[in-house]
Amino acid sequence: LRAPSRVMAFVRVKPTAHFAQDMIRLGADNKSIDIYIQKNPRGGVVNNSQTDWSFKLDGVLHNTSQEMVYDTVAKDLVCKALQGYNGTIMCYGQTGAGKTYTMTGAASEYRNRGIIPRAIQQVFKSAATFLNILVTVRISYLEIYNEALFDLLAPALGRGCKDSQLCVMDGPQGVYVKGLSIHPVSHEEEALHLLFEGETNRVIGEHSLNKNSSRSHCIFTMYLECRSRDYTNHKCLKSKITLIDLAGSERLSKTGSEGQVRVEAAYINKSLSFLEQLIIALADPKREHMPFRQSKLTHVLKDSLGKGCHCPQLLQSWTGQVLSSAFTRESCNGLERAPVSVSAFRPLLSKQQAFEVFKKEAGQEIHRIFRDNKRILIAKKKASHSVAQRLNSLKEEVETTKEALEAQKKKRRQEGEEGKGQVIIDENEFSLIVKLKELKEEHRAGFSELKDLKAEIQYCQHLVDKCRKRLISEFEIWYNENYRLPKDVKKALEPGGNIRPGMIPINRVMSLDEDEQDKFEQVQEKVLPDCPGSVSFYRARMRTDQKVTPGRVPGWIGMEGTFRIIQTRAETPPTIPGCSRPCPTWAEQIHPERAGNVHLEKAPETPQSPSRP
Ligand SMILES: Nc1ncnc2c1ncn2[C@@H]1O[C@H](COP(=O)(O)OP(=O)(O)OP(=O)(O)O)[C@@H](O)[C@H]1O
Repeated sequence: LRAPSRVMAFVRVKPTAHFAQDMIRLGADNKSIDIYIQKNPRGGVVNNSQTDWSFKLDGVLHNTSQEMVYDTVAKDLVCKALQGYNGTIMCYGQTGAGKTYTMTGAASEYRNRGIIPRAIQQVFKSAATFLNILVTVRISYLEIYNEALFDLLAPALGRGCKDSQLCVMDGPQGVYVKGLSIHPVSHEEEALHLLFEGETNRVIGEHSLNKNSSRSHCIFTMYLECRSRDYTNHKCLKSKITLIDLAGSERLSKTGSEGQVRVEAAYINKSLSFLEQLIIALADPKREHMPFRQSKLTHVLKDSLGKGCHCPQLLQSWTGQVLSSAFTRESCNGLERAPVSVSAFRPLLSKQQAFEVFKKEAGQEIHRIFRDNKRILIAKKKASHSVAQRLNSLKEEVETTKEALEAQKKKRRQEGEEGKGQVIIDENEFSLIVKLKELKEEHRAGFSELKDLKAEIQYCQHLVDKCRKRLISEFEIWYNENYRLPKDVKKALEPGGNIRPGMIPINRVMSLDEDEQDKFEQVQEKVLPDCPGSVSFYRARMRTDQKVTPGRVPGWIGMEGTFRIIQTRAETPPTIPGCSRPCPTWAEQIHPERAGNVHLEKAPETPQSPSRP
């Protein structure tokens, strides 16, 4: 498969109260930007500083919603990824320009979710509509901080430790990060939970331009595999979506930034400059050597930017004053896509076909009970229907008999039989009275029969519903065990494994506190009528928040922010064997003023091996 190889570049303008309209002009077609900067009067007599720039783009996103940004920049790319094309989106811009807002979005609001949660949603929504294609999704989340790699999804104790540092390797299949965990995910909520969990592990710091400034480059990757469910087609299309939130570029003043901030800024600027050089080199058809190895970022992105690859979309974000032209359309042309690998895969059944097999094999007994109950239910419903019909005609007959009897009585009264002290009724009237009595009795009996039948129907319906649910849930488990579960879970399900067959794997069971459950249900009630799609988002948020809720860990208290668990005065931070630093989650603090009664420990200086706060 080959895709159009052009890189697209968009600029998103962060909304500000005072847009610098005297310096920045947006083209009427929304595809160009002109910048005018007045010459510095102190520049001297010969002042060659450039004052005007013009940029051609694929789009300028000014006053644009998150949804519109996604539709413009990412929707088609994700669609293509599901057809086997790799896709990369990276967001570049000055500190505080809105890169994280664009890529991840507002933490607590579904409406303002960014490109990554929307891409996750699109992948799972589309996968659910594919009848004959099974899509498997795996996720990794990598952070590059001060030229060191960290796995944002690794267990807390392993993250940030010198021994667990990852490294970029060139393998036969391309570049990969040795030691980076890749997580299989089977539904949207699980993927969102990983994203949110990874977010809480990112390095952030306070910056004059952004209170929660990301001090690292973060690369969220979704690895997709699309397989035909058809027996005869054993192909597997592999692709990946790489979503990159680059650390914010900034101007380093000689006096302003200090210590750690200055070191971080130097690393960030250097790596962004190498990225710029690489992209310019890639666009030059005469260049033979591509400088991938100049930085960890460019090395890791070799497959996502380099020859044989994809169509990165660059989302440049700026605050209205600074604009870099590193990634213009022209400079990025000429990139190519990698051929998508096609590998053998065992035969698969469509879900419908699998259900037929299940009914004949593992689900035979429950299916038989379901069928029997359904047969009884249908028979009871038929009986009830005919009793109801009989009752209706009885009722009609009662009415006509009553009318006939009334007419007979009237006739008798008119003939003057009354008044003689004795009521004499003729044979006709007598037979009508007897008939009416019999009809009423029959009606009463029929009515009670109908009542009994209705109760039986209700009971049978309940049994049928229960059987149906059981049949479906057992089928889902059987199907997942046989067709979807990753190898390690399948192993755990085998006899002697730590999950009993028939049980729902524990990681799928959500256990919420009652309060949290209530809170969640309230949120659901509020948002569900408008957007049922938000359920996974809020559930995943709840799961992430629940994990880091203050007070959950005895002896430790939590705080808002990147590092939630911090050390109390009374205790010493745990250390990891072979690691000179305390576990990074026992945060060397970034927001000391928010820490309350906690003891904040400063990180030991380790200049040789970079480490993250
Ligand atoms: N389009 C927007 N609409 C509303 N708020 C925005 C928008 N873009 C950014 N913000 C807000 O501006 C602040 C800074 O944004 P963000 O953290 O995304 O910047 P950043 O470019 O990732 O910065 P850094 O490089 O320092 O991490 C946040 O409070 C964010 O909510």
